Amino acid sequence: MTALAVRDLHIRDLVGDREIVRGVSFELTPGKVVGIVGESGSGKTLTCRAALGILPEHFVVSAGSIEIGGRDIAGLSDAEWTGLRGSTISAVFQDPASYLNPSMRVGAQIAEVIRVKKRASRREARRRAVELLAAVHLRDPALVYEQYTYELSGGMLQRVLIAAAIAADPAVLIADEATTALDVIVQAEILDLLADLRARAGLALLVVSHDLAVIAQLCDEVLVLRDGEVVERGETADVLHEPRHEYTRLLISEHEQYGLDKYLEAVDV
Ligand SMILES: Nc1ncnc2c1ncn2[C@@H]1O[C@H](COP(=O)(O)OP(=O)(O)OP(=O)(O)O)[C@@H](O)[C@H]1O
Repeated sequence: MTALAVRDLHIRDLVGDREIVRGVSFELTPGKVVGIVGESGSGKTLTCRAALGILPEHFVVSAGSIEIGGRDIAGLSDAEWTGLRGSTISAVFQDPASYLNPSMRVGAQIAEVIRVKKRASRREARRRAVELLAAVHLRDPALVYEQYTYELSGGMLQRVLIAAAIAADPAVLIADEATTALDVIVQAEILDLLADLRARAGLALLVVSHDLAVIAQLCDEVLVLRDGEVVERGETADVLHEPRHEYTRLLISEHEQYGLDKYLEAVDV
């Protein structure tokens, strides 16, 4: 069963009167991780937002199709989207603090997702939220449950956000630059956590990053996007070891100075 199928996706900016994404296709099955890499402005985030039904105003899917769990999303009502988002497809972005309410305990925010999406009682939602905080490897989850965003580090907040994103057991999780703002060690821990969720829960992941090292560590398959077009795609190890397109080679050479070599060794095994 395909969890997310994006076929020949085109996204148009109606105000700028230009096509920003042109012909992006990929498929996610349970437990599969697809990465999209490309420089700033290449259309990575718009592709994610189209799959979540949250394109910014005046951007539209102008051609192609998106299916979530076999269902075409064209023409879904707002109520149908509310039913899908969080429960079937979910996302984490950069800057977790901006997605959490600063005046509410973080645990209560996760419990709220469980109460609404899983129709759980308050007591059950709280129990499950603490379990999720433990599942995202936060030490002392019962304490974290009671804390506010200002009391937590960026890495902890990203874990809280991941817990909220997986609270209703989605089939697909989109991680759009989810580790970009974190320092290297915390970034590696979050990538491990995502790999763990994929292995344990069969979560399908779409990982968007401008960082080839992140892609190398996590993805089975990678799409290289430039100016809204896929210039190269394939198994991650193949693309990174034997890039065919000049643009991919350029991205790799830019990354080599940041220590991509160790990740290339990692994907080799
Ligand atoms: N809300 C918006 N309003 C106007 N233009 C936008 C908006 N969102 C995206 N764009 C434009 O669409 C293009 C693609 O943007 P997108 O955010 O998908 O790129 P990206 O590859 O995710 O880049 P980044 O790595 O910087 O996030 C860019 O040229 C951008 O200027």
